[in-house]
Amino acid sequence: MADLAQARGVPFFINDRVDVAVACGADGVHLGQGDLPPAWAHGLAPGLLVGLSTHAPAQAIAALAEQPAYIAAGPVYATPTKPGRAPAGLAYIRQVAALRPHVPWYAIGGLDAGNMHEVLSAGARRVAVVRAVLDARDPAQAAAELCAALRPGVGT
Ligand SMILES: Cc1ncc(COP(=O)(O)OP(=O)(O)O)c(N)n1
Ligand SMILES: Cc1ncsc1CCOP(=O)(O)O
Repeated sequence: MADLAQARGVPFFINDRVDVAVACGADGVHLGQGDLPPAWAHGLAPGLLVGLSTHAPAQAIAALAEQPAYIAAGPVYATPTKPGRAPAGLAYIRQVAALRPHVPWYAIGGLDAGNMHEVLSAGARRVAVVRAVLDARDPAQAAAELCAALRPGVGT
């Protein structure tokens, strides 16, 4: 996977595991609130990029102080991909947008081409999805539709 991503110029992140990220030559590691503290990841693997999950404004502010490559904000909507995790809602997306993060940030959770306009209106310019692509009958088509729905916000 790391080789495939590198050949296409796509940053490759491993979820949760700094050791696996280093071992496979990934560009970065994605850490949640209950994972290794980001400062430890920076200490253990200098140069490894770190992405951080956030679910509330205080977490976003703390994450942005940790030299992240990006932060993720969500879940915007309740999603079976994260059973039991309360949705943070569009209000949280507005709050993160108001912070004017100095790094890229992604809205995540329950997003698809059909609700993209809501999340863009709330201030997001990037999204991360699981089901909208993986559960689609035609994943390539679903990805294309997502890109088309995002395009009004791309580059702003
Ligand atoms: C952008 C992005 N967000 C979240 C994840 C994975 O998150 P997960 O480990 O399932 O949950 P958290 O512990 O981070 O809340 C990811 N890989 N990328
Ligand atoms: C990792 C993660 N964190 C919040 S939601 C989510 C998964 C994405 O959800 P969906 O499958 O609804 O796109």
